[in-house]
Amino acid sequence: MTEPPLKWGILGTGWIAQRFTEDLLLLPGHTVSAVGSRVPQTAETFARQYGVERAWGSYEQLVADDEVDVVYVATPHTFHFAHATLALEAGRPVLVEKPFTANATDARRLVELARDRGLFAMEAMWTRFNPLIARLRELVADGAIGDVTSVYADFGTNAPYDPAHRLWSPELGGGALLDLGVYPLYFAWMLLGAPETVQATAATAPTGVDANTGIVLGYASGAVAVLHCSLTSGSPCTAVVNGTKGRVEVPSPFYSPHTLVLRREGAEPETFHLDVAGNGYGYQAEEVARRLRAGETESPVMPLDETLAIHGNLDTILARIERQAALTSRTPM
Ligand SMILES: NC(=O)C1=CN([C@@H]2O[C@H](COP(=O)(O)OP(=O)(O)OC[C@H]3O[C@@H](n4cnc5c(N)ncnc54)[C@H](OP(=O)(O)O)[C@@H]3O)[C@@H](O)[C@H]2O)C=CC1
Ligand SMILES: O=C1CO[C@H](CO)[C@@H](O)[C@@H]1O
Repeated sequence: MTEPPLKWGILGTGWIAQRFTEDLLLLPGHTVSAVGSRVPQTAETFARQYGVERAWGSYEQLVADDEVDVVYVATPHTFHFAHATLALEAGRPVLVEKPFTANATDARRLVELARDRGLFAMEAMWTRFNPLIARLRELVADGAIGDVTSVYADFGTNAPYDPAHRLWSPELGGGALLDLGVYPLYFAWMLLGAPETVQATAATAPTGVDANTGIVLGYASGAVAVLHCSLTSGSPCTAVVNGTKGRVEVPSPFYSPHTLVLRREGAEPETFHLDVAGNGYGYQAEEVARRLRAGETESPVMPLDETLAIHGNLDTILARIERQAALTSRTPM
């Protein structure tokens, strides 16, 4: 018997809400049932553009809509906690944009709420659901490159400086780490787990947020991760997983890959390709549908305990950066 479509409610109407909605519209078994905005006119414009049935002029009305099976939270980082809480308290499962929350304390409170209510929650770390990333995990687990000794990963864009924009505004959770650095960091955690040691340094923007940030993580196995993120340079956005018997290269954009190159020692390179569907966000939506249909409250691919642990790691990195920023007046502007 065919399942009824999963009915999404989109909370917020900005850049990523539009890209994610475009991908949902391509997916069989999914429908965008409603959209909510702070401004009624904005919700109506969005609904007209994407053929969404119901447009709500407040987030409260969106989460109260019984035609919504799952709410996608697409507001700036510092609102994820409040808006996901709103949805969970109305009895709706949530897919919450990255970072899950702006700090580890809020992440823990949100996970506790979802678990108390028995509702599905997941951080929208979409990279994890790209089929080539699944292939990479299998290759590494099968020993294709031996033991992992290091991970390099980088995500940098040259973002125009605008102190009011969410990328640069401390009130909206701005900074390279929370916007872009989460991709290299989650990638390293996926392959190496929790680090034993954490080093980080950053140049800060005039608003005080981190603008160009380097992180070095050390592991009990002896492996290291060397990670970079930047709002001030369009860096390569590639990743490499090095092992004792070879390496896997993930060309740009490593956070939504279309190619993997496996270089085993003594063998010809093997290349794996993927025609990424749409904007690449549909794979995580399919995971949400799978878990909800199975009656599960979280995804084993992006588990809530890992989200919590990484948010603790993010807090540590931010503390290191803040301490270092207090000692220097360097800025990249
Ligand atoms: N997975 C990915 O590839 C990406 C993820 N993201 C994540 O998505 C989130 C949103 O980013 P993005 O779409 O670029 O942001 P935008 O600024 O484009 O959109 C954010 C939306 O949030 C709503 N909002 C609610 N309160 C505020 C506020 N005080 N200030 C501004 N907007 C507010 C607005 O919708 P309304 O006016 O309708 O209420 C607004 O359109 C971030 O957490 C980011 O990390 C962003 C880009 C890509
Ligand atoms: O998650 C993201 C992916 O890429 C964008 C830039 O290219 C970011 O700004 C964003 O938040």
